[in-house]
Amino acid sequence: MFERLRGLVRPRRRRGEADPDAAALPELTAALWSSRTRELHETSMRTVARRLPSVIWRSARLAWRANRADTAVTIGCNLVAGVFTAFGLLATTGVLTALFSAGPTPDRVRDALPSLALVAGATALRAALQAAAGWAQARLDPQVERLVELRLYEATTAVDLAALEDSEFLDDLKRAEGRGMRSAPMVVQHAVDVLTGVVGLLAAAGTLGVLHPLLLPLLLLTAVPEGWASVRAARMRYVTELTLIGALRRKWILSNLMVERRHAAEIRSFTMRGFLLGEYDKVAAYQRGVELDLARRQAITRVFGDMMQGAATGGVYVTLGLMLWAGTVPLAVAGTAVLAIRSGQTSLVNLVFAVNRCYEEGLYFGDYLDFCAEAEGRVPERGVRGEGTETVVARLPADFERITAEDLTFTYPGAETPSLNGISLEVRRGEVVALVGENGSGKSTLAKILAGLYDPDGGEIRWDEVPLRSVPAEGVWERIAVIAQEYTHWPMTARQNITMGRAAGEEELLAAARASGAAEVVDELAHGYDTLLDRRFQGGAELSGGQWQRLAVARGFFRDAPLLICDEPTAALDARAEHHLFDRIRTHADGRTVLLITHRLASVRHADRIYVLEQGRVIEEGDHAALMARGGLYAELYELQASAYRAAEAAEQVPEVAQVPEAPGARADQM
Ligand SMILES: Nc1ncnc2c1ncn2[C@@H]1O[C@H](COP(=O)(O)OP(=O)(O)OP(=O)(O)O)[C@@H](O)[C@H]1O
Repeated sequence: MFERLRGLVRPRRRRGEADPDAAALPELTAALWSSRTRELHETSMRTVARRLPSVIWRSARLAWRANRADTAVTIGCNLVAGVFTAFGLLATTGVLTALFSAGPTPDRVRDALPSLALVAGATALRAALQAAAGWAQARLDPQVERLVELRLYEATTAVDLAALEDSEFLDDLKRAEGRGMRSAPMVVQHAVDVLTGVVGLLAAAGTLGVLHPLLLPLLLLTAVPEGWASVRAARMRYVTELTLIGALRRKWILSNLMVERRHAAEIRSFTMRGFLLGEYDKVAAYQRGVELDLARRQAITRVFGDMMQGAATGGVYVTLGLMLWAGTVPLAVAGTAVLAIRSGQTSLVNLVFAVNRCYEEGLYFGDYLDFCAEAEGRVPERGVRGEGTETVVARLPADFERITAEDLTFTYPGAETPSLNGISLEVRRGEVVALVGENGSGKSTLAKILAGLYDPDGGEIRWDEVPLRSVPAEGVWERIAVIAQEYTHWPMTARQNITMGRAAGEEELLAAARASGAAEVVDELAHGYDTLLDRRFQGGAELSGGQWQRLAVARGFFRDAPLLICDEPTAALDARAEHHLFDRIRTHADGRTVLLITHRLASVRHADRIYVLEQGRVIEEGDHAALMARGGLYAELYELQASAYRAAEAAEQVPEVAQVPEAPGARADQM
C-alpha cells in the first residue's frame, strides 16, 4: 500500500496525461475540490499580480455587504496608521539631529524633547489605530462567515432536485462548501493584510524618499531575499499538498470508518480493528515522511534566504557608511534611514506573504462565488408567459376536481435512458389511485414529478385547468403531503419529526400520530413527544426501522394537504401496523385523495384505479377486477404473491387439509 501511494502521488505528471492509478484505485484520485492546488503551483507571480486587484475588489465588496461600518473602520484606520508611521519616522530625524548636535548632553536632550514627544504621540496613535483596525477586522470575520453560509444554504435548499443529481454540480458544491466557504473570511483578512503591508511600505518608502532618494533602492535590496524565501517556501507547501491528496483522502475514509457508529458493529463482528488501524498507520507514516521532508526543504530555503538577507543588510550598511563618509547624508538621517529600512523590510515581507495568501484564498473564494451564481440560476422559476414578457404565477385550486398527467417524459440528469416514457393518468378528487409495477418501472419517479419535486422534460400536469408548472414550487408543495420511500430520521424531537416545524394544535398532532400508529411509539418514550430522537445527544432515544416509519407516516397525515402521496409506506411496518395503515388509506385517509405506491398487491385491491407501469410506461389500467380479468402483468404479479401464501399454508396444513378441504382462492381473497 505504501508503495502504491508513493506511485500514486506523482505531482509532475504532464497535462492531459492519464493517471495510471485512476482505474485501479478510483477513490484515491485527486478530488475536484483540490484542483486549485495544482493551479496554484503552476501560477506565476506575474499572473498573481495581474489578478490580485479583482480578488481584493471582490473581498472588499463582500466585507462591505457584511458590515459597512467595520469595513470602513478597518480600511480607514489602517490608512491613517500608515500616515502616523511615516510621521513618527520623520520625527525621529528631529530627535537624532538634536542628540547628535554639538553642546552639553542635558541641552541636547532638552532640544530633542519636542521631537521625542512627537515620536511618542505618533507611535501611540498608530498603535491605537492598529488596535481599532484589528478589532473591526475581527468583528468582520463572523459577519462575513454568516453572509456566505446563508447565501450558499439558501441556494442549495432551493435548487431543483435535478441539480442535486448532477455530478458536476455536486462536485462544485463540495468545493464551494468546504474550502470555498472557509476561504471567504480569510480572503478578507488577507486583503486587509495586503492593504496594511502596502501602507507600511509606502510609509517607509515615503520617509526614505524624503530623507534621500538614493535610500529607496536600499529598502528593496534588503527585502527581496526574504520575500523570495517565503514565496518559495509557500510553493513547496502547495506541491506537498498536491503530493498528499491521495493519502489524505485515504486517511479521511479510514478515519470515518473507525469513528462512525454505523460501522462499529461490523468492525467488531468481522474483527477488522487491527486491519483498519494498520492501514491508517501506513498512510499516516507516509504522510509524516512527506511532511518531514517538506520541513527540511523549507528550513534550507529559509536559511538561504536569511543568509542572502544578511549579506544585503551588510551591503546597505556599507552603502550608508559610504554616504556618511562622503557627506551625502548627515548622521541623524542615516540613523532614521536604518529604522525606516527595517520597518519597510517587515512591511514588504508581510506584503509578499499576504499577496500570496490572498491570491490563494481568492481562487477558492472564486469557486464559492461561481457555485452560488450557478445554484441561484438553478432555482426553479415557475410561471407561464403572460401577454407581454411578464410571467404569470398561478395557484392550485383549493378543491380540485381532477389531476391529469399527459404524456409525461423524464430522464434523470446524466442518465442514458428515460425513466418515464410518455405516461398519462388521471386522479379524481377523493379517489385512491395505485401505481404498481416491478422494481425500476418508474413509480417513484412519477410520484416525485406529480409532487412537483422534478419538472418533467415533456408533457403536462394539470390540477383542473391549472398547469402545475405555472404554480410556484412552494405553492405546489403546500398542497401535497408525501410519505416518501426514503425518509429522513430527523435528529429532532418526536413532535418536530411529525410537525416538521409547522405550528399546529395538539389535537392535529395526536390525530396524525394515532392514525399512523406513531402514538404507541411515542407513549413508550421517556419524554413523550418532547423526546429527542438522536442518540448522539444526551437523553436522546433511538427508534427501530418500523417505529421511524410510523413517524414518517404521521408526518404525511399531519400535513393538511388535499393530495396524499404514499410511496411504499409500509415496507418496515409489522403486520398489524401495516393492516391498520392500509385500512386508513382505504377509507381515503380522512377524505383526502391518495396516490399509493406499493408492492403489496393485496393492499391495492380496493383502489379506485390501478396503473401498472413497466419501463416508464403505463401498460395496464383499471380496477382490481378488470385487471385480474385481463390476465396481464398485474394478474401475474398478484397471483405470484397470493400463491406464495397458499403454498406455504398448504405445506403446513397437509394433514388438516386432508381432513377439512379448503375452498380454492379463499386465502387469496382474505389478503
Ligand atoms: N436519482 C436517479 N438518478 C438516475 N436514475 C434514477 C434515479 N432514481 C431512479 N432512477 C432510475 O429511474 C428508473 C425508475 O426508478 P424508480 O425509482 O422510479 O422506480 P420504481 O418503480 O419506484 O422502483 P422500486 O419499485 O424499486 O422502488 C430506474 O431505472 C432507476 O434506475
